[in-house]
Amino acid sequence: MRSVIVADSEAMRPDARAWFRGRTTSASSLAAIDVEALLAAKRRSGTGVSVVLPARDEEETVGRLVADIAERWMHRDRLVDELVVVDSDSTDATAAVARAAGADVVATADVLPAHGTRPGKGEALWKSLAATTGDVVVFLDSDLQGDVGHFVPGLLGPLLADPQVQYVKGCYTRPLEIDGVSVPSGGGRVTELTARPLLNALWPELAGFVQPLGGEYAGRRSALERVPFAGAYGVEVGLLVDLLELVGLGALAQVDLGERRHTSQSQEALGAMAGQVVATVLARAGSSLDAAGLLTQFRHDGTAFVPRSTAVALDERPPMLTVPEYRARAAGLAG
Ligand SMILES: O=c1ccn([C@@H]2O[C@H](COP(=O)(O)OP(=O)(O)O)[C@@H](O)[C@H]2O)c(=O)[nH]1
Ligand SMILES: O=C(O)[C@@H](COP(=O)(O)O)O[C@H]1O[C@H](CO)[C@@H](O)[C@H](O)[C@H]1O
Repeated sequence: MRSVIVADSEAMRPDARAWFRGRTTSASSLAAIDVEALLAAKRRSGTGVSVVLPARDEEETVGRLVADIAERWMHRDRLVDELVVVDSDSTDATAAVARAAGADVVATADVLPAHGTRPGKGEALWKSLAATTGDVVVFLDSDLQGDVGHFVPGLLGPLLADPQVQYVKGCYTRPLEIDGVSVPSGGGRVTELTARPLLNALWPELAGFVQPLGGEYAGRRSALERVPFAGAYGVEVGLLVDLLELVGLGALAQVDLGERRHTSQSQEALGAMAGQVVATVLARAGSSLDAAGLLTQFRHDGTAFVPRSTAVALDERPPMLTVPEYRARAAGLAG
């Protein structure tokens, strides 16, 4: 079927178009950010800010990110109160590198040990709520490359400026580097080939999100603790759909952070990621399909195709506020 390009004036449903125009701001460099105003808003509101980096085998990149955030936003300007790297079953020196660079480091398995531990990014992010105290939590991937010093203030801007805003996603252009060759676009493969078509079909009010799967976002703890966290790579799409339902489109926002480069995975790995995104979406769309299954992919060994299956079962954690140890800790912190 030939695709028909719809003129900009008619693009998106009216609610998505209004949201895109009203809730998209820009912070594509430090020069575009009024840091003093952010610091004043933080002081005025008494907002505590935690930054969380989920990290699995990121020893090459996590140290620079942590050192930059610590120096700029904890020591020079006190925009961040807490910087935590969640070591997600790393097999390299991620934890040591992050600690030496100035982060508090917790192992996923050591947080809420009575609830066990599961593999995946979603688990690391869910447990980060029990390992941090900020009123606002900022999430950044640990494999970011290039100058991302403006990401933290950029994500905080909408939250510190408007109490109605509950959750902010970064958006950016996404160059893609494969085997050392970088092209200016093409990143966000699961977003473009899986998440965006599904979200547009099932939740068209979310069509204005440029990077629905992006790994850089910030939210108020009071919202984040009330939604489940899908396991593994379903976490971003699950949070977006669940927060839409909890707080409504008007409480969501996005900020243009310019360009985002990161360590890219193989197509096969992203196929498994897409399987986890699909399983999460189907579950939230109320599908009775058996989405909780296996994804079988194929390699060719020179003679024949060899099947290889990975679990894409929907494995999620409940809203953190339902966890007794978390509530007791929050009560203790509230004094
Ligand atoms: O089991 C996992 C898988 C990933 N990650 C982290 O989640 C972020 C995004 O993961 P990845 O880079 O693998 O995804 P991509 O950005 O390639 O889509 C990175 O900081 C990873 O270290 C994690 O903490 N636990
Ligand atoms: O946006 C995407 O399509 C994927 C893959 O990006 P690339 O094709 O490797 O640039 O990356 C994101 O998706 C993951 C699942 O939601 C997130 O966990 C990652 O942080 C994010 O980079």
